[in-house]
This record gives sequence, C-alpha cells and structure tokens, in this order.
Amino acid sequence: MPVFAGTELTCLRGDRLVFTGLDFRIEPGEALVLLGPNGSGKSSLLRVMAGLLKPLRGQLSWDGVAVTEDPDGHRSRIHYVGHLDAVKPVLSAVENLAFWATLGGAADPRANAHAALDRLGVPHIANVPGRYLSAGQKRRLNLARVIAAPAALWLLDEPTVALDRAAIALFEEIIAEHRAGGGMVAVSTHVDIAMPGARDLHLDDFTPVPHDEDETEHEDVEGEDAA
Ligand SMILES: Nc1ncnc2c1ncn2[C@@H]1O[C@H](COP(=O)(O)OP(=O)(O)OP(=O)(O)O)[C@@H](O)[C@H]1O
Repeated sequence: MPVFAGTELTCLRGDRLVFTGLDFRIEPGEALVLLGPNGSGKSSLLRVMAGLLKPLRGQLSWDGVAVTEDPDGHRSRIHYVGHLDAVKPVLSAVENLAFWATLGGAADPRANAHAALDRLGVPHIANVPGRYLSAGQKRRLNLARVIAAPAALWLLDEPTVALDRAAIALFEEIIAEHRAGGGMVAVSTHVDIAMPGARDLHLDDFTPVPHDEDETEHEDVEGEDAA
C-alpha cells in the first residue's frame, strides 16, 4: 500500500519562512484538508507536494522512496489543479481536456474528455472555445482533468472557487469515489467540503513566530492581585 508522506518540511518563499517542521502522511483512501488564513502556506505546500516547489529542508516520500529519486514517476501519479484556470482560450472545452488527458497517458483522450465533461455536468460546453466559458464552467473544466486520466494522488488548490452548490455536491461525490477506489487527495480550502473522515492540517501551526517584533511585557493591572 503506497503512503505519501512529508517529514520536517520547511518552505521559504522570497525571504519569508512560510512553514517549518511540517509533517504529513496520506494513505490510500485518505484525504488531507489544508486549512489556514490567507498567506499561511496552503498553496505553497500543495506545490511542494506536486514537486513544483523545492522545500528548503525536509523530504517527501512515496512508498518509502524519496520523491527526488524519481521525479517523473511522481509527476505521473499526481493531478495538480492550481487555483488559476489553465484553459487555452482558442481550444474548445473537449480539446482542452483531451490535451490534458493525453499528457496524463489516457488511452482514448477524446472519449475520456467527453466522459469527464458529462460527469462534471457540462456536456453542453464540449465545443465551446475556452474564451467563451464562464468562471464556473472553466472551473468545472479544470476539475474534469482529474477524471479524464487516472492518477493516484489529487492535489487541489481551492477547487470549489466559482462553483455553484450543485457543482460542489457533484465534486464531493467524485472525491468520495476516488477515495473508495484507494485514491488519495490533498485539498486546500476556505469553505466546507464534505469529505467524511478527512484529516485537517492547520498550516498556521507551522508558521514560525516572527522574531523582529517587540516583545513587550504585559504589565499586571495595578491592584489586580491585591487580596
Ligand atoms: N512566488 C512567490 N514569491 C515570494 N513569495 C511568495 C510567492 N508565492 C507566495 N509567496 C508568499 O508565500 C506565503 C504563502 O503563500 P501561499 O499562497 O502558499 O498561502 P495560502 O495559504 O495558499 O494563501 P491563500 O489562502 O491566500 O490562498 C505568502 O506570504 C506569500 O506572499
């Protein structure tokens, strides 16, 4: 059974230490929810997990093997969906999706692309060029990527942004099915996404305490301790 784990991860962006001493572990069928205020490092951690951002310290491993020893293998087992929609404006929705499915190694990319659009509830956008899609339709198209080609680990950065309630419910089902088949998922979110049994990881628990602030002592209020 593969386990995806990170140990003692430290992430530096620019000159800012975003998180340090962070450990996580995801087993087949498990979901990890990344929580924390804006700027706490949720997107950074997902990019580290995807191999897109090198941690300053610490290690990622898959089944006990360091991800850095097999970066191509790691790329082939993940779907990373960032919060910017990567839709090519001149290609139709189905062409966009077939392109991604081809990269993901699908045997019949166009058939998979149509099936994925159906599953996300947007078969009618198949032939619409990317530039004419609404924000929510673009989002559904990006999320359709994760089912247009198989991958064990889904890394999703705020997947529900711009989605309506029906689409969120649909996507919750899709995640549940993925997990039921032994798939793994890590999701950053500011809203509730129903994922039974998911584990929470609070990024602000790993944010270093700033050292440059005045350590002003709080003085006791005079007379407070008087008996
Ligand atoms: N390319 C970059 N160069 C320098 N600093 C960056 C870069 N990208 C992000 N940061 C900084 O890293 C920190 C963490 O950002 P990150 O996007 O990971 O947070 P987040 O928890 O996903 O935030 P949000 O909830 O707003 O999406 C922030 O202080 C941000 O300014």
